[in-house]
Amino acid sequence: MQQFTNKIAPSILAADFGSFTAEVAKIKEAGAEYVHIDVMDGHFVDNLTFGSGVVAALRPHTDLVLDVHMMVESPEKYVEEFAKAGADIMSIHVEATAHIHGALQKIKAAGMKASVVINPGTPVSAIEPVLSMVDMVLVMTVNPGFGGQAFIPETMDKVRELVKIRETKGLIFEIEVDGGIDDKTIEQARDAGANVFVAGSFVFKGDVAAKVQKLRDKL
Ligand SMILES: O=C(CO)[C@H](O)[C@H](O)COP(=O)(O)O
Ligand SMILES: [Fe+2]
Repeated sequence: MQQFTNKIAPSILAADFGSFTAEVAKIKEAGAEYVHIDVMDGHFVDNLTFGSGVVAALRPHTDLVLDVHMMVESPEKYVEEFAKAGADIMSIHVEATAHIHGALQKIKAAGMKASVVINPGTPVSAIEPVLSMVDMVLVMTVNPGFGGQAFIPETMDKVRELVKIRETKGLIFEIEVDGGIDDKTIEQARDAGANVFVAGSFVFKGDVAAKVQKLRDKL
């Protein structure tokens, strides 16, 4: 069985929007591997956050992996600009494009790692045709749009299903979970087979280093 390294990905959606560089320095100091950046367009989800400008502003200040979660319609339109801004991973929702295969191809061609995302209501079968071309699958553990929501435990069945498919077909992709991850739910996600853990509210409410350590202790 393949081993995938566990990674913690604090989401700056829950950080101080006025001090992103300082917040990312805290994430680094805390020993996290990824910075999770939630891009929302007010159409795919009912919330607006930020665009590639934030990625470009952060890039010179950190060597952490910039893990961009696109909650936007037709994400293929923005691939080049995020690559240019310095994004390392681009995650796109299968629900947000009519051209998931082409969009993932575009992400890889632009030099980023390609990741496909499924909402809580979307089955694994919707992404099966593209599993052989992705570096990561992001299983949403809340409905996208807002931080601070409760983890949906039923999504763990999909993580287990993905692990099975990965083993059966000999594929190589990481499995990320996003939404409602804390020091309790992370254990469920770990047991199901996820290895990249996004956490916003849990990490940024209180001492960032102590919170990242609390998550790490459970892995
Ligand atoms: O993609 C997201 C929301 O759509 C966020 O990454 C996620 O909600 C993280 O926040 P929290 O840990 O507070 O749930
Ligand atoms: Fe996210």
